[in-house]
Amino acid sequence: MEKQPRLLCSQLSVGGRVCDVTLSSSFLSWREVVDSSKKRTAANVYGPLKAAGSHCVPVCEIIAIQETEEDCPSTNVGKWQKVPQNPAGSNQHAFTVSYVERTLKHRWRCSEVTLHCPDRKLCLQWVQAIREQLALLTIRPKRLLVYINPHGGKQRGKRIYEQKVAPIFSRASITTDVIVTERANHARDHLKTEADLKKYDGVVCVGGDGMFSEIMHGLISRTQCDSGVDQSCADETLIPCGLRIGIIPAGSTDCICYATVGCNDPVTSALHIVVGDSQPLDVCSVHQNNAFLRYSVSLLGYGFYGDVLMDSERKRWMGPARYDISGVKTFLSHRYYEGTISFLPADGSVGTPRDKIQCRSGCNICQLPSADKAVYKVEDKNKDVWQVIRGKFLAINAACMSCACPRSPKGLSPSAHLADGTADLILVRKCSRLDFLRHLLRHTNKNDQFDHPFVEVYRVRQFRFTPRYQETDSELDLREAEGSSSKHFFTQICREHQACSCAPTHSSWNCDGEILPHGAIQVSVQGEQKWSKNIPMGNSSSEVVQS
Ligand SMILES: CCCCCCCCCCCCC/C=C/[C@@H](O)[C@H](COP(=O)(O)O)NC(C)=O
Ligand SMILES: Nc1ncnc2c1ncn2[C@@H]1O[C@H](COP(=O)(O)OP(=O)(O)O)[C@@H](O)[C@H]1O
Ligand SMILES: [Ca+2]
Repeated sequence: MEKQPRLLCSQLSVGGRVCDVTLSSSFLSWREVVDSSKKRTAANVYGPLKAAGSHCVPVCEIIAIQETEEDCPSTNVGKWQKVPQNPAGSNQHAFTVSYVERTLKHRWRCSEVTLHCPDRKLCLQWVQAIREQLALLTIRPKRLLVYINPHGGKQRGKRIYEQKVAPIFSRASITTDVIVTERANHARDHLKTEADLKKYDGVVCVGGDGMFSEIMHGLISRTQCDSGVDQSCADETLIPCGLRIGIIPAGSTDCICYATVGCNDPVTSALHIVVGDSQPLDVCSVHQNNAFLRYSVSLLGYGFYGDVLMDSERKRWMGPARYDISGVKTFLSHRYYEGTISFLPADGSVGTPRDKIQCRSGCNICQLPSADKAVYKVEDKNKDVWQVIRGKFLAINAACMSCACPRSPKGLSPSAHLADGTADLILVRKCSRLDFLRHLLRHTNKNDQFDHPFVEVYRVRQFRFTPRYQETDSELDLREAEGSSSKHFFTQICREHQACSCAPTHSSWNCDGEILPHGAIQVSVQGEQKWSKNIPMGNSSSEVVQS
């Protein structure tokens, strides 16, 4: 900070106290002028950024600056503002700076400071100097297209946007076009075919994971369509999307927001959007026999999470509590599913799901250049060897990111990375209800949920799943050749599964909170050379860097 050349330096009055105020290209700081007759404490001389009497705000976290009208009602609070006396006896000219204040648990708030100047000329000079610095921050969005799902979560999307987010956007001089959706897939279809995307710097999603998924699908389809790329072809390289997506959490789980920002707070997300933060994300493409099905950025879950979602959709009217009711019901039903999973392991350079390294914005592994990753890949002898696992599973989960959410603050896979080109594949084999409960409860405390003999976790680049009932004759022959006759096999299921009426049990996939009824799927994490680097989220955080 000391090394930054000073752009402006004056003695101004803040809250009735005279301060040395300094603007550099990186910081705005103010420090109370200490009377030399008073004893100097270590705190006010060498203190941290916000020692008593000393404040420092990074320019990139200034939301707005405006000249303050003195002796007239404040535009923000609608009350008459008290003008503090400054020693020069002149208190007519002031400006107010709104800036990000970091509070507990990754939350951000918008704070304000009013600085009083001895004359109007100096006041205008300060306003202009700060505005010039803000104008250099070209990553900040100026025009946003906002989609609100009025029925997400507790149905508060519209209110959350109007009361908490719109005032922040307006203070930051961001213009918006707002669309309140009228039906499912309204936002997706609008983005796909109608929206004039050239007009915007980003898209904002007010809703949950399902709504985010809708918007992401709309943007990707539109970009591929405009570029003549066939999305249905599994080997086709996708064209990067030029627009960022910001998320204002107003859904039931809000895992994509929570895992990228560290909390599900609309004001925090709005402020991240304003300052232009972005976070690249891995995106999985899901196909069935070369036909494109969907993309996923958070959870792909078959068995337990697929069944919870399927059951909860019928209870939408309950709001977020539907997941608790369906969770208990699904847990008690204790269904297991038989099938084959094959996967292509990721190379070791991207860590392991149990290495306890938490991915944060600016994470080293996610920033590894693709060229370096390639070197590791060449050295890794197992890189193209598919591994095959057959068995009976209560849950098969693939997490492209941690999937942290208020219900599970560390997430389904606490060490999964946001943008490393891999997903963590978690296999929970058939076990007793008590064991499964122990495993589930570990998602809510500090214990390792993978430290069970019936749980396996792999970091993968691709995987395939085929439920037992969809396996081809040749796959079944292979199974028989391995020693289990199919007759014996079915007898075994009947013995082990009390509710069984000999009909094979089917689940569906939970794909970022949307039901995917297909059982057999092929999944590939799109490498950053494709487009994960280019769908930044407007609300990820630099704060997340601090682990
Ligand atoms: C008996 C004790 C059980 C405690 C279990 C805690 C585990 C919680 C782990 C939750 C991981 C959720 C991953 C996120 C999924 C979202 O995409 C999806 C959809 O979210 P949305 O409703 O659109 O915000 N939500 C669910 C529950 O499937
Ligand atoms: N106006 C609307 N009416 C009904 N459904 C909608 C509307 N807008 C979006 N949806 C759909 O609602 C579903 C859930 O949305 P989401 O915002 O994720 O809420 P939640 O987190 O409660 O599931 C998504 O599948 C989305 O496509
Ligand atoms: Ca990942």
